[in-house]
Amino acid sequence: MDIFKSLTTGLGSGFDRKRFGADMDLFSPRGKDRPGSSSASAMSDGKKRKRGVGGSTEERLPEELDFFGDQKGKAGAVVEQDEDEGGTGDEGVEESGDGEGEVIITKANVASYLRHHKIKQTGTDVPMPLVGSAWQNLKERWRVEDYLIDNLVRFGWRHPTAVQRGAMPVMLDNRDALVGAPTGSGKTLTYLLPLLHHLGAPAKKEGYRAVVVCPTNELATQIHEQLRRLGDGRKWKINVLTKPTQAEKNQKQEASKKKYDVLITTPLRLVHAIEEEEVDLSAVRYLVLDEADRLLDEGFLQQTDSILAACTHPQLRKALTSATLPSGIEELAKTFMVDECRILVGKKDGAVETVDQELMYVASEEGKLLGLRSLVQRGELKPPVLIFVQSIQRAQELFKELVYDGVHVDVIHGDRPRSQREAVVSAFKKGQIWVLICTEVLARGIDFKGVNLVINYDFPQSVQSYIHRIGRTGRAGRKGKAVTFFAREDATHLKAVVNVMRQSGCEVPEWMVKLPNASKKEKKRLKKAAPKREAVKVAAGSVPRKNDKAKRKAIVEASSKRRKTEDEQEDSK
Ligand SMILES: Nc1ncnc2c1ncn2[C@@H]1O[C@H](COP(=O)(O)OP(=O)(O)OP(=O)(O)O)[C@@H](O)[C@H]1O
Repeated sequence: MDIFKSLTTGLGSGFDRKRFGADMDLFSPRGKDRPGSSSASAMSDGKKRKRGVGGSTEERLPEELDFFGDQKGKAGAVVEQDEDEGGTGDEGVEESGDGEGEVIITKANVASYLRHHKIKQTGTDVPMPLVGSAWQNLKERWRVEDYLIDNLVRFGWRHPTAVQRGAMPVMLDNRDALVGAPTGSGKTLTYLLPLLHHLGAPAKKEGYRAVVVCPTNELATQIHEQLRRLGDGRKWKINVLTKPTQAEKNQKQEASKKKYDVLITTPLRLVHAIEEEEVDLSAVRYLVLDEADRLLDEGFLQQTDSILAACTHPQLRKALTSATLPSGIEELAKTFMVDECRILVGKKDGAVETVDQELMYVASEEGKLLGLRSLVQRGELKPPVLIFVQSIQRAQELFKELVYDGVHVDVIHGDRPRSQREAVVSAFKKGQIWVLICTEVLARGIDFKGVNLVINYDFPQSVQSYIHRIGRTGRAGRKGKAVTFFAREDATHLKAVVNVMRQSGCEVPEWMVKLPNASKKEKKRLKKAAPKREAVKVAAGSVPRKNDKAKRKAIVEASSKRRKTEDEQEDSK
């Protein structure tokens, strides 16, 4: 892993305090507020920050983060039966706490149960949450078929997570649902199970009955994979409609005539299909908007509107999910949802608490590669690593820098053909790629369970982007680490990340806490256009450059060739 070697040699670690001293002042409302030593390394030294979950001595997850019940306290210890429940006992449900006695959850005491799982419910007559350590409630209350419950267990989804406890009943009761829960907390299964339950059996007629819309092809493929597992044993007809390859374009006519149960797709592709009369959504009874805030944001709003208009069934039910649901988006959602229940798990628009977050001052573009080196020196650059940058061009530039050093690195962005993107995702999942450079295309929804580290090489353009990007690690109750580089040009927006860090229990230096929040106008500007940055570059002397132009070119060409071959092999399958 040459890059790691080269990054640890040369200029030495950390930052030149003298050199960056003036830059530090940019971030301090008053220079004197900075810590006495006023060094960038004071901020970047992970050991100096107390983290609830990041330390190596912390073996147990806090209960509220124990999404998958592995360290679960017995239910009896959590929910106490309200003895004085004033005649509401007949509406109760039972929680059998792993054979440790039964606990009745009633309308009177459900509040403490919800509190324990950090679930907040809003709406009229919100259904009672799932109770019990396993999935027995699904059968008892909704007669969910055995094969679905067996598949849950078979594929390792043994206990419901908090969001599944709170939100599955809403959808199983056929209500519109607005669901906010942290990244990696199991929102996908939350809507997929009720969806298959309601569909009952594979279709006999043409036309889709359920549609899942999400922002990227990668996410659509991933949702499909989870649905395929959950529905194993039945011949569900699921179509994933993403940007077509040439071969698929030729098959288009045939495909549109098939019987399908579920369509999983991206907004642009679906609108194109609607316009081309390739699909008919009039029979759709269940519409899911996964990453709903993204789909209702400016970039996709028009398409999402067209999709909603095309789903004309009078009994259409909708489910909207995301880890971030800004108030404006919620307001918008309420305009087309009917008598919806809102289920929120954890803190609204908060980062998942299993991620140890760190801000690292890098001053300038050059400092970013030094930043990588300092992570190596601290032993924190452990693959698999995801590195986020703000544009395709910068992804390509950084790729060229790292591939040159022989790292198992690859790059994924919107300009690469679908088959290549799929091959990269699959190689990363298999551990064949150690460092994956990506744009926003991988920021949302993608479930790489084992990612150790997320690096925001370029500062994210919104707080939502920050939350989703760092949520690619620390998933499903695991621990993870996220490091965000910030340079001079990011000063105005630093506070937004600081706020998220504080909310999720990370300590940040006092001077950062005193920073002003960016104005609405500034936030809007950043969201619309990423700041101009110098080209990605290596600090002078950090890696050998002399006479290496030819070598670099050869390596880049070899890598492109390898990718092309993989692509061809993939296509010929
Ligand atoms: N009940 C469960 N038990 C164990 N694992 C689960 C359970 N539910 C979901 N998972 C796993 O947790 C991981 C994260 O789930 P999922 O991708 O649905 O998260 P998410 O909440 O949608 O995250 P994001 O906001 O990033 O999209 C997946 O690998 C999934 O298989």
